[in-house]
Amino acid sequence: MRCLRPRPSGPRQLRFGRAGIHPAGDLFAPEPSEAGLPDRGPAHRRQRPQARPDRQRHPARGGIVTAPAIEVRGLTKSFGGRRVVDDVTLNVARGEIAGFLGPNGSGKTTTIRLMCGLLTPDAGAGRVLGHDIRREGRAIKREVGYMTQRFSFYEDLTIEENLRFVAGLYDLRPARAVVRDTLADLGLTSRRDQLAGSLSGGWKQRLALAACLMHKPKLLLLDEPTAGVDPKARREFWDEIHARAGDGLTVLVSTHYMDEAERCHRINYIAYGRLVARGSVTEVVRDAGLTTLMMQGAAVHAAAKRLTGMPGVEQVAPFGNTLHVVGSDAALLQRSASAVAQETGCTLSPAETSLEDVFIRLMSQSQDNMS
Ligand SMILES: Nc1ncnc2c1ncn2[C@@H]1O[C@H](COP(=O)(O)OP(=O)(O)OP(=O)(O)O)[C@@H](O)[C@H]1O
Repeated sequence: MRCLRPRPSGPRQLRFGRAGIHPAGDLFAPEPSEAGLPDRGPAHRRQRPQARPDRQRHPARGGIVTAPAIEVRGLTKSFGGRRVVDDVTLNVARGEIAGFLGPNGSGKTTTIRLMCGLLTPDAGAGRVLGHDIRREGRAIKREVGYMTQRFSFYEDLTIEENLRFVAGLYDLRPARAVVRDTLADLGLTSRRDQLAGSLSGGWKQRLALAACLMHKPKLLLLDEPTAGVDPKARREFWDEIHARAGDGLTVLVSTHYMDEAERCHRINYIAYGRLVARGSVTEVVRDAGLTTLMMQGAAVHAAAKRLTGMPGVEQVAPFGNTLHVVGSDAALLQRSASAVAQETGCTLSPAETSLEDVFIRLMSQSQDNMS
């Protein structure tokens, strides 16, 4: 993780990292409605409904139910004429841990930024925590904790000083007590005087998590939070996320790690701007309709060479001393793999299709769509 220093120019103009505006630093910017649209007067303002935006009447039972944390449809965004988010529809239920996966540059960060009001979509609409993503970005930012991909804190301030700074951005009072409680909550108290720049990846990540939990958000948007973090710290991080989801927090987390995808309640896979798969891991694997065979023996290396490009063979991947051979036409795959197994003296057996096999398939299909 790398720290890019914000310009010390006050909360309104704070810019952090590659991504641009620090989520908290943009809290006080006017809503598009406040900035541009005509004010229809105090009478109109008085008529605004007072109902909780995250509650709505159940159409059948007439009772109050909680709306999804995220419900966006048709989100589209282009940069320089290139469509990087293309008609994305996403629903995330309250208390759900939703995984957001996809190759580099496929539009995950852009989608996250559209949903928390940091970017305006070219097309599409939706609500996050009951707030309109186009008109109520400020309300969304107040209720969302957004952990950006890169470490976005002052390296020459201590953990406590960084948290005091963030407490100030959110106007959390009494700041001293809020920071003290957050330090204790995230197990940071003993390190509170340590400079952020001297922390290991795991502790930096913990500081970042503390900063985005301090204002008690209802939704966490985590953009590759565990990149460069060791397995133990990753495990602890996920335990923490699950504990908080158990208390009702909703989490949308982008990741490239398959084991992390498997720790999500549901996953959403985006490729080149388009959402191409969603559901539980079991559903996504089942819906892909792939067959996987495992080849074992002294000659797997030769077998791999031979299998590449054969009819029905879509993927050949070595796993230690074995070979995973994957395809969508089970009969054709079996025929090719059996022939090579016989030729090379390897054994062939059925294997579970992994999420990685599925993602590689989805990625190659999407590339085909783009060309
Ligand atoms: N502000 C911007 N101006 C121009 N292009 C941008 C901007 N933000 C993102 N892009 C481009 O949009 C595409 C999608 O980027 P995005 O960061 O959303 O992808 P991602 O899926 O999060 O990638 P990664 O997994 O590498 O973080 C990339 O090609 C990126 O270069």
